[in-house]
Amino acid sequence: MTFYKYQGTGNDFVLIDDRAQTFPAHDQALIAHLCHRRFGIGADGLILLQNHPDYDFRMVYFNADGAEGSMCGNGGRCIVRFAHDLGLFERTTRFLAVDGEHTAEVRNELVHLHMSDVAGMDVQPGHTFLNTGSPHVVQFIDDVDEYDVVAEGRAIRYSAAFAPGGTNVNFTQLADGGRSLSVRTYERGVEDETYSCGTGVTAAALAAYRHHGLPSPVAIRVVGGALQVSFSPQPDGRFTDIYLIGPAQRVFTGELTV
Ligand SMILES: N[C@@H](CCC[C@H](N)C(=O)O)C(=O)O
Repeated sequence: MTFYKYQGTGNDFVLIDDRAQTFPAHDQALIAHLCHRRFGIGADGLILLQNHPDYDFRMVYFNADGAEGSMCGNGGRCIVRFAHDLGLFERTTRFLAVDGEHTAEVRNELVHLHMSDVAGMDVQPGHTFLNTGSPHVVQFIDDVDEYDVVAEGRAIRYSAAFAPGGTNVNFTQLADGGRSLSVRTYERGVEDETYSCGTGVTAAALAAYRHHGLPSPVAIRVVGGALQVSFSPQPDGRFTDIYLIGPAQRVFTGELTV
């Protein structure tokens, strides 16, 4: 079986063309093994591209621990690039993911992914929680480059407040005189810091609008590069027309020997 390795701002994924539905999607140990950075291909997650009668394709996403995850924004951008590379569409596409329908457009090296609407956010002392397709805590801090993202992120991810499901955690700093953001993310299911998290930067951008008035579009620096999030805030606290914009590239391809 052929696999394809893709990355979007350093959030990396094993992509499999599973239109024949022959991949053993129930085999959590196999998926974790393929994502392992010493014993496998190495990735933050694995994504199956499957057929769907009403859409160009269906996205099935697994975290590096082998369990099916909630929505992955960077994975969404990568599967759009993969479907484009496979010749499934020319410029715009419509696909189904775990959180519902998405549309996307490929414009040269950038993929513009339409994210699900966001219902609002839960503002607590010290952090804000919101669901952008995946659950995210956003915490604003002063020096994100020096922060212990793994230790602090893990403490929040496993805290009683978010049990039993847990949460992803985004440490966010206002940059560029308050005009852009710098974000580092601890990811649930990878259980480590990743180089980028698409649903995470989306959460950070919306929280930055709410707390600091950053207007759309918001430019965001992550460990693996640069992303942009645009959105329309609604008077009732919802957000619509949310787009995650950034590069997504094929890195290499190979054959599975398992
Ligand atoms: N890397 C992803 C987020 C994936 C979902 C997450 N790890 C979870 O299941 O909680 C992104 O780019 O959004």
